[in-house]
Amino acid sequence: MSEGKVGAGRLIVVTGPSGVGKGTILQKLLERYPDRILFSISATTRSPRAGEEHGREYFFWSRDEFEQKRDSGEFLEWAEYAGNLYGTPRQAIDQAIADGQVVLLEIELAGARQVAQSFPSAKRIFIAPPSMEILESRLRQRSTDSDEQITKRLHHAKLEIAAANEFDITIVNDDLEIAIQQLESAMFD
Ligand SMILES: Nc1nc2c(ncn2[C@@H]2O[C@H](COP(=O)(O)OP(=O)(O)O)[C@@H](O)[C@H]2O)c(=O)[nH]1
Ligand SMILES: Nc1ncnc2c1ncn2[C@@H]1O[C@H](COP(=O)(O)OP(=O)(O)O)[C@@H](O)[C@H]1O
Repeated sequence: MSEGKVGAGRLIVVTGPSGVGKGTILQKLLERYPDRILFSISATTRSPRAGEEHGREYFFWSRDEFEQKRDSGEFLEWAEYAGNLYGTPRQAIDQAIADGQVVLLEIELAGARQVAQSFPSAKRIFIAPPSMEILESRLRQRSTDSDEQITKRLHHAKLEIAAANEFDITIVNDDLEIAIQQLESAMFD
């Protein structure tokens, strides 16, 4: 993707610890603005959770398939997180920005740093939890991850929260409605 194509639309990067509520907030914004926002569907090597579908939440690819596509340059960014690979397919993004859409990437810290380098005009937003205790209780209540996975995610969370000052804006997801409104203003300002 080249910086020169920016103009009509914009690229927004949303980062924050696992369990902070990124998916919940973004889902609500997508329902409100189905025609203005393109949510980039990432690829991952992790297994689908109950209710997740290939091509909707993620493209669930094998490690071989992922590495092959990564090596042929098909990702805008990619990273390893808690034992699995995650990446943003380039396809669809350039065109959507040229068409004037807001393109949303929901990605972890290493990927957000890559986008800051390759696409400096992207707006980068960090979603923070009210506290580590609340983050852990959200992760446990969600009931999608094993204790081992939760431990890895809380470890990443500390590193990510320590890097929050690298982002343009931090939004604390305490009251859900307020967080949605704050992200909405940040996206369209
Ligand atoms: N770098 C990168 N990170 C991603 C991508 N897609 C998702 N992630 C991040 O990977 C982490 C784990 O995602 P996931 O397994 O779905 O867990 P969840 O965030 O707890 O629901 C989260 O921080 C996501 O934001 C991607 O395409 N690239
Ligand atoms: N503001 C909030 N207050 C209380 N619970 C929340 C809030 N936002 C999200 N949650 C809950 O926290 C859990 C994790 O949210 P999720 O959107 O899956 O996080 P992420 O996508 O960042 O991993 C979910 O069970 C969700 O319903």
